Amino acid sequence: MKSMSNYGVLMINLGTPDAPNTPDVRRFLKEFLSDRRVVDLNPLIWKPILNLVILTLRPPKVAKVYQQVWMDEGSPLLVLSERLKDSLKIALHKKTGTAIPVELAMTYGNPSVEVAANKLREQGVENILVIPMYPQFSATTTAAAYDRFMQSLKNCPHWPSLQLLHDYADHPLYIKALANSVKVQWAKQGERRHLVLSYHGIPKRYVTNGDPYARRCEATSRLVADELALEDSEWTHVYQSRFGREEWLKPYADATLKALPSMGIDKINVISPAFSIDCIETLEEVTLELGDEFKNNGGKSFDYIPALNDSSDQIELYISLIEQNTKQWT
Ligand SMILES: C=CC1=C(C)c2cc3[nH]c(cc4nc(cc5[nH]c(cc1n2)c(C)c5CCC(=O)O)C(CCC(=O)O)=C4C)c(C)c3C=C
Ligand SMILES: [Fe+2]
Ligand SMILES: [Fe+2]
Repeated sequence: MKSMSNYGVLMINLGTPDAPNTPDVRRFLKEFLSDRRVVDLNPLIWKPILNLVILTLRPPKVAKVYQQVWMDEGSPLLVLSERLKDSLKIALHKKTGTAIPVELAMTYGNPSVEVAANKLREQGVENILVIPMYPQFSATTTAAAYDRFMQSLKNCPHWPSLQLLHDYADHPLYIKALANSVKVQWAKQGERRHLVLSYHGIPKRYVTNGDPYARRCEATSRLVADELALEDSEWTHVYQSRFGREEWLKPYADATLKALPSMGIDKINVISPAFSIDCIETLEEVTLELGDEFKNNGGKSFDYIPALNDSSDQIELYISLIEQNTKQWT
């Protein structure tokens, strides 16, 4: 059996504060919201708004929200991403008989892409597969992860050969995994319910200018609905997590959830397919905020279906993504 791998895998997720307090949240938001992939406004206009308004008002509020979801070991996004990385490494070793280096990094904050890429090179890796942990491509997330990775190689004299995973919005194992989680939830509840598929939004203008994100989200929803043999009246596609004043992708999750009970839909399940890993946006915004809005407007039952996290379905999916994208090196 071979024991050395000539390639390694770098998984990149968004990023999260180091601790749930105001200064750490401010540091994280400053780095994240200064990226022009995320907010593309003219810096002369955006910088004063960011520094004087947003980074003053938002961090104390958001720190409290992080405190509500924080785990003993740290931020859910980091802890659960690490669990996936660790389980994936073990499963890959078992399957291939080879110890394949796998590292996890965050586009913003820690662990940084630079440190993780250096770790891969220290393990003798000459070929790197970069997996942005976003099922649906968006320049705001996936391309931002690529940017960070390229930046990390700026002073590297010996470039690895690269494969950049684009997305996996319609990968059969991803669709099967999402459908399975819905079926598990239905079995647990003892009933099928109307399914709301809620995606993190982005400004509508980005999509008008060519970002394929909305199209990729729609592809996922349609395939999950087909896999579950849902009628069009049995599911709803929405976008959550609006930020700022301009128009974001519609339909908005909050307005839709408020309206569903008046249309006779008062029992729902919500799944958030754009999040490979549970985080503040799913654990607080979906589960608590959207859940409350639904119930305060006549909704009777609201249950969130967890992200795929480190489930065996997710591990199987990531193994398949790695196998399909490293063939040229094996
Ligand atoms: C300001 C614009 C934002 C865009 C565009 C955006 C796109 C986007 N984000 C994710 C995934 C995540 N976002 C998370 C948190 C988060 N997102 C924004 C803003 C934008 N996101 C903010 C300001 C925050 C921080 C929380 C807050 O202040 O409300 C997270 C979770 C991080 C965590 O620590 O848990 C994820 C993951 C996607 C997939 C996406 C577009 C496709
Ligand atoms: Fe976000
Ligand atoms: Fe949010």
